[in-house]
Amino acid sequence: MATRVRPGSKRCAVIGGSGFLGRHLVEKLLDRGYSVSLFDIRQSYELPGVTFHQGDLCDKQALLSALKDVSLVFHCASPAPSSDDRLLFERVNIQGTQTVIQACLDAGVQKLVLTSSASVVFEGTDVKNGKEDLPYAKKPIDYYTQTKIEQEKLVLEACNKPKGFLTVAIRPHGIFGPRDPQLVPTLVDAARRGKMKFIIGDGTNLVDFTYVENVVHGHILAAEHLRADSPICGKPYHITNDEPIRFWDFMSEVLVGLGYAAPRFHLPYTLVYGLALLLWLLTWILHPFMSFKPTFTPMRVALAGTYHYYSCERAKEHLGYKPVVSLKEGIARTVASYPHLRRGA
Ligand SMILES: NC(=O)c1ccc[n+]([C@@H]2O[C@H](COP(=O)([O-])OP(=O)(O)OC[C@H]3O[C@@H](n4cnc5c(N)ncnc54)[C@H](O)[C@@H]3O)[C@@H](O)[C@H]2O)c1
Ligand SMILES: CC(C)=CCC[C@@H](C)[C@H]1CC[C@H]2C3=C(CC[C@]12C)[C@@]1(C)CC[C@H](O)[C@@H](C(=O)O)[C@@H]1CC3
Repeated sequence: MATRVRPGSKRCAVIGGSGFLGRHLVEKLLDRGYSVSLFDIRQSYELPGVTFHQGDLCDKQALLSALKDVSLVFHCASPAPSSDDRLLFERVNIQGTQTVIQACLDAGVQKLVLTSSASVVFEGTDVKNGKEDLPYAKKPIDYYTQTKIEQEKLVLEACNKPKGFLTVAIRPHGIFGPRDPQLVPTLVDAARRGKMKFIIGDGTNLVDFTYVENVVHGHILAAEHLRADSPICGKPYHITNDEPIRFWDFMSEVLVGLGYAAPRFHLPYTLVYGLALLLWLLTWILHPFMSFKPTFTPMRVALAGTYHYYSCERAKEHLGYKPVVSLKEGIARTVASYPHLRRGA
């Protein structure tokens, strides 16, 4: 039988707290007076006020020791989106999330905040100012997105006011910032290999890129507004910088900031998408004989050549959300944080 933790207790758990977003979240929670139980399959740092628990979130017993005396849980663990391992995504994002929910119920946790993704509604075609009432993608662009959809449904459906278990999902989009292992490093790697000379499409497509501190701010606001009488229970919330930018302008600002040339030559979107699809098919056919990871996957081409920006009006209205760091400032801080990725470094 679960012992309920005192509501308002400032002890929380961050599942996936060793990752990019997780660590920024942990640091802000500590600043705000929380003590943190960090659960992850790997340890990437140590901090006073953080108790580290190493384990796989599919293991309920391991989770239970991390959730002891915890009233609030943030779940921001996931396999890397660039992986194409369907079984891993299903095991961690679907079965693992069911285990997280069951462990929360067993441990008497009262609030669960999931890091979902705005991509749960993205099918590879334009989304302009998308609101939370858009239907989930019927044809998700990859296994990552497919399992993020199932994960979000599980968490939101688990919201149960009579049982005193409240849930909410945050849907960020294109998170960037210091220590991001994905966006800036992939971009620089492509530039160093001479692959960032081209703009896919006419280059006017607007996209959301969200500075990591704004995403953290959205998570903490959601946790602190999650009460039985609040409209946010069981709902998803887009969290963005609220400053959509042309995809290629964002890429150019980061590249030029790090000393690389901005992409200049235009290529037709359908041609590049077709080539990426062909390459993907070839790597799939040849994968038993050779391993090769193309930079331009169909998913990346779709993200680079379409509109995908989202409204965060609902978060403003229900959570009092407002970005705390502008896009310009976020890009400047990010560029300054990667001296080792500068041209010639
Ligand atoms: N980075 C983005 O642009 C972005 C955008 C929208 C949503 N998200 C979501 O934000 C969350 C955090 O993403 P991130 O960019 O910080 O990724 P990340 O890879 O840096 O962090 C994920 C963490 O989860 C941990 N993890 C993975 N499998 C685990 C398991 N079985 N058990 C325990 N821990 C496990 C990893 O070790 C890692 O520390 C993810 O849920 C992701 O889907 C990310
Ligand atoms: C054209 C090219 C090679 C650009 C390099 C940058 C990309 C690696 C980068 C641009 C947009 C990014 C993005 C994601 C991964 C990295 C990019 C493709 C996500 C798919 C990561 C997972 C998140 O949940 C998605 C989200 O909804 O925010 C990201 C969408 C943007």
